[in-house]
Amino acid sequence: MTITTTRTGLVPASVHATITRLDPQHGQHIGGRGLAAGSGATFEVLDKATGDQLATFADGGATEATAAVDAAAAAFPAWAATPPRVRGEALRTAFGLMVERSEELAALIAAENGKSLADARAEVGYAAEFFRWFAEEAVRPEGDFAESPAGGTRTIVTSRPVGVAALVTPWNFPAAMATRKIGPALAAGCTVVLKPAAETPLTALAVARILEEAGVPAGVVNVVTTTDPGAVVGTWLADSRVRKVSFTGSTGIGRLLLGQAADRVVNSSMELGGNAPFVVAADADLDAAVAGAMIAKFRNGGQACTAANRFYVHESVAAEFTEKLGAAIEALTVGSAFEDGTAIGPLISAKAVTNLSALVEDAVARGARISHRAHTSTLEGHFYPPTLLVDVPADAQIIRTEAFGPVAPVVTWNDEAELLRQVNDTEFGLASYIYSGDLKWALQLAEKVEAGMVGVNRGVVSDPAAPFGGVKQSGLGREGAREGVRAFTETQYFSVDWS
Ligand SMILES: O=CCCC(=O)O
Repeated sequence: MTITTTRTGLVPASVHATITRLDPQHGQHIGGRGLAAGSGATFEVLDKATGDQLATFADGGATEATAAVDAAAAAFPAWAATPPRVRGEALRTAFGLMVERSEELAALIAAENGKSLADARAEVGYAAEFFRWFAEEAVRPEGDFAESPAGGTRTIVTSRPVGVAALVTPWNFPAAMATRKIGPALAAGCTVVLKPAAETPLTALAVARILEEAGVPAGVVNVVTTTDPGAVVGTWLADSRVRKVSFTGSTGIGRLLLGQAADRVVNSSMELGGNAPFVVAADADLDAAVAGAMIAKFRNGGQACTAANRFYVHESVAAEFTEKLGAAIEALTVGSAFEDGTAIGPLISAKAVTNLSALVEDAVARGARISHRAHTSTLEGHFYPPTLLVDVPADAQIIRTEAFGPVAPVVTWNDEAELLRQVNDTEFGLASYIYSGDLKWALQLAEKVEAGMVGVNRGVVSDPAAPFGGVKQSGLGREGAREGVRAFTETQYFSVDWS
């Protein structure tokens, strides 16, 4: 697999104009201002398709992390006291601005992440919807008032913002993972410090700017860009003013952060890795299943925690399903985000290509076969061809590991109890997918699947109005829906003498 980067000039000038406006030389967005790192250190953000330099960023450390908490803590009392309607309207305005600037934002995401423009546009729409959803949730605070069973007292239950929240977001959805956390935090009345991934800090800065334009006061949203996440997040977790951590990323890093959070018993939400099974029953509508598989597997080039990672296809329909899925895979155009017709961009890094290649080689060594592949032979960069693997044994690494790339391994099944055993034979439990013509059968299976989210005859589970999250080692807590706001509040009750 070639990983050299030689093509230049694919990123349009308008993207560079946007980047210049964002002032990445300063990078940090603290207390409503762009700031250079005190140490003067910087880092480069590259176009993932060409390797060209996109921007130079201030490389933050403990000093910038503390400055961000200073700003967030100072802004907290006023923001928490701001009427919910006003907080909601700021988020609603930010939603409008994101929609208005969706082309500009999509181009920024495509340049720094590498995903196709179609995926980037879809992400902007998805990301903006979190602001709209939480604008509407901001005005629905939860509470209760009740007589105590013994009489003579009243219990008043209220919820209040947890305080300064530390948000840590990944490179794969640089806009949506930021808005999925910022939206509910601001709706609840929290102020935030955000560390975007070093690979994709530009989008986070663009979102922070939009919130500022939408009327969110300085200090409510603070962004620290860094190549040293340990220094920044470690500082936050050790700071008594930080009361919440919300992380999206790998299970390994999640475990580390939970360990650090344990020292001060910090309220933690973790959205971690997945290993989603995609089950096709004998009676499934195969065209619909193939369409769903293409979304579940190839959205974002397979670099999604919800991505279908292993396909369990009933042996009676396996040949037809793989033929149709293979044809759809071969029809995918792979290339730079900014080239016409691109459906799949490069992977995030050379290491990602090496890891995925090793998983495919392991499967082939154990007897799997590459039955179909999209064309990438003329491309240079971190590209991996969308691939269909058949005859994959259940013990292949690619079945047991989150592959995070455009490879679809197919295992066949004929016994439901054994299917369920294999589906649940993983430490992960984030998304899963079931295609069947019998809804009752699908739902009964779904109830036994150890996953936080099950797509039934759907290849996508992501929805701002639904509680996103996993079981087992895929995480703790839920994002989106009403649960999204609850994650940033704590319950308080008043026991009142009523005699
Ligand atoms: O990769 C993690 C998030 C994916 C999604 O929200 O659909």
